[in-house]
Amino acid sequence: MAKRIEVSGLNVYYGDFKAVEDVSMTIEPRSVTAFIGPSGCGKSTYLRTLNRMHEVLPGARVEGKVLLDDQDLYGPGIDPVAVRRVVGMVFQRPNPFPTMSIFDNVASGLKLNGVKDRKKLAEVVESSLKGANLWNEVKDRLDKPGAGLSGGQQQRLCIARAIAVEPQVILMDEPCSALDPISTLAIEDLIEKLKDRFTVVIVTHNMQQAARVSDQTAFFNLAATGKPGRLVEMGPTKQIFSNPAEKATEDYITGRFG
Ligand SMILES: Nc1ncnc2c1ncn2[C@@H]1O[C@H](COP(=O)(O)OP(=O)(O)OP(=O)(O)O)[C@@H](O)[C@H]1O
Repeated sequence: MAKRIEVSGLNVYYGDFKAVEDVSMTIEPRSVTAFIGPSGCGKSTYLRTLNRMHEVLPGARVEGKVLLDDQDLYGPGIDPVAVRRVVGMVFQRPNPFPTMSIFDNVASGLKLNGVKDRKKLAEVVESSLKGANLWNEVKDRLDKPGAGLSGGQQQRLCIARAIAVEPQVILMDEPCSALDPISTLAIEDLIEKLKDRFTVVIVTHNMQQAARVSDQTAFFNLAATGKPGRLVEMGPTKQIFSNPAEKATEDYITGRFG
């Protein structure tokens, strides 16, 4: 069940430092939204606030609102762990649990949720690995360690782990930056498939990737060095890449800075 994310007036701080200022945007369900912009403009910081992952960093805090459909993710009594269950995340470097088998890596979230039935676990592991386009490559070695896979396979394993718990949103922070071009294309094909079921948000430095995989693109920038990052503009990817409203966006996507 993909969900819509509605962000209004979001500021993000690390201690006294305001890293991101006044972001408002709507992220549509069953679509891919790309965040682009120069290094340090706050894309990852902002992404992490969409599932409260920034809270693991001491001193990081937000002001503003993030709604998942009608639910305020920062409302009173909302458990951040429960938020991360419905808004999953895939990181830049593949991070499978190194000593766990491929099977257990995918089953870990379900086991944490109390699922013990071996048949049910096996079904979910198979469907998640199929959903992550990895099943055929690993079905004969599910009991082998996840760390024994190639980088691209490990990243697909992490995606399988993320989708096994049936989240509503998947956040991806530069998921291909540590991968070779072939693995990158495999992940891009997968992202295209994931949007049938999930709301997908991806941070990428790769303009071609944003153009290939996303429906909507949001361009972030710094107003000046030392100032917070802000959302410059957001719109359909085709329009942002062919006819952006702002000169800074055009300069960035044509490689004139960043
Ligand atoms: N844990 C942290 N503590 C303090 N400041 C941080 C922390 N993480 C990031 N920052 C600062 O917040 C700002 C935004 O960083 P962030 O990593 O979100 O940018 P980004 O656009 O994702 O950059 P990149 O494209 O290089 O990954 C930067 O000034 C950065 O130095």
